[in-house]
Amino acid sequence: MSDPTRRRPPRPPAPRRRPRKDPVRVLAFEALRAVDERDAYANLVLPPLLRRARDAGELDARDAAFATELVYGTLRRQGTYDAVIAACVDRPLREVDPPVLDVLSLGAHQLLGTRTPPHAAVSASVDLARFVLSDGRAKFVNAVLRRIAAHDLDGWLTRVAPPFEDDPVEHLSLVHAHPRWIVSALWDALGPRAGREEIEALLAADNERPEVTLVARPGRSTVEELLGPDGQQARPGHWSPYAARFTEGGEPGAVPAVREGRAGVQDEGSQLVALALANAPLAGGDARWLDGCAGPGGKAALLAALAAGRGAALVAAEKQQHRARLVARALAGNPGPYQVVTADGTRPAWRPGTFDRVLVDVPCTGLGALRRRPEARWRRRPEDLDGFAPLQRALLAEALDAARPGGVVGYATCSPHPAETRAVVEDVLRGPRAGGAEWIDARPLLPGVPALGEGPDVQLWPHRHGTDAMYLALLRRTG
Ligand SMILES: C[S@@+](CC[C@H](N)C(=O)[O-])C[C@H]1O[C@@H](n2cnc3c(N)ncnc32)[C@H](O)[C@@H]1O
Repeated sequence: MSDPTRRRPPRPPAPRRRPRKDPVRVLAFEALRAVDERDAYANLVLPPLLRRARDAGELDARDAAFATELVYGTLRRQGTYDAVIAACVDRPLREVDPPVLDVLSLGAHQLLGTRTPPHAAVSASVDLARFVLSDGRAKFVNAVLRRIAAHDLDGWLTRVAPPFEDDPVEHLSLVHAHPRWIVSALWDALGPRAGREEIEALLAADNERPEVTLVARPGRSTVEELLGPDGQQARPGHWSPYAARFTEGGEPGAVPAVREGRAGVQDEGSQLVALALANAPLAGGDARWLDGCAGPGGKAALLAALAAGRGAALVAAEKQQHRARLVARALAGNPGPYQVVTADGTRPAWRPGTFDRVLVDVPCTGLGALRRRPEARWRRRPEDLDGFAPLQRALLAEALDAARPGGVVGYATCSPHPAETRAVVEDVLRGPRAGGAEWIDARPLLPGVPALGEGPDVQLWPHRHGTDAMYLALLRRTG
């Protein structure tokens, strides 16, 4: 029998290597937690986190760009990464703790959606798990990510997505990371002639980060000013005569005209909507314009500047007070008369028949702006359409009421979903409050813009026009 007293004393455990804080990944993790736990919006959560980390000297510009890419890319492709992770864990994903799932998703994105070398992606994620979670969970993260690292994205897609021929919607849903119902809705909206190539082009465009587009508010700035000396700063827009695009990334806040409110950040689709309404032919007076859903004020600021150039005045109405304040800020310094009012467009504060031109850019699902809000596609539900439907109809009916006979009404959404575009207009036109309104062909009012559909309304698309998928119907009140 051995003498226990002669046994060598157990070696003390090796001191655990405490992972150093990796500020980029810790920040990305915090942003994902906020989106997950508090239903926060990535585009609102991220800037203050980046600012704080920059102020603390933890991030330079490249790190900030990588952190942004990690957050946006992980959120955008969440459905695909969930399917891959589910294939690598031995329990349903709902039984994996959400913070662990966030670390796994970030790791999956580095492995499958970035050029990070696999060993670096795994070890950085394991260190992150040890730093923000625990050693035990880090082991689990290590095991799962090693399984994921066995294939690249294409390899995983052939494993988790059915062939297109067997189930086209499920295939596209996994390959292009959109929920099934949104794939179906977008495909319907593209029309019966849209084949696989077109729907794939649209879904792929939704996964690209859009260029930052500026608007030179007429009479206050010019595109030339925004292009900068020798056109170094930006390029002219594709369609709007007031647009300039940052093609290489750029900081709008660094542009003096933007800082001074003479220019703003605005997608070209939104510019085209405001321009089409402003340029619709009109007989008689043209002095009073209304934006009935103005917050945060992008279209109102362009309309107000155009109105000023013609001696017209804009009333910008917004139901929510804090958004009305944003409208007031966007319009400040407008050279012509305008008024910002906090008002419910379904209980108008103006007399019927007051306005020559009326815009209602109604609340909607935002399915046309998925490029900008990476988490939105996973949060939206088909039932949301029913939630917006009565409000959209009421706002359009009131807009028709607000226009004088002969006046023009624009109904706009940043969604191409037929239930919130043409169906709303057709319902209202069939209803008792149509005021004898008739369609105006909007297509000639977007000169030079191709592939706008069969009219009279227009639908813009990210993959065709490089804009958000804005919808516009123009109506003239006749009675
Ligand atoms: C799609 S956004 C408008 C965007 C705006 N046209 C722009 O370009 O900046 C819709 C706006 O309508 C507002 N809204 C919602 N219900 C409303 C109502 N009953 N009356 C007036 N505004 C309303 C929302 O608060 C939101 O600011």
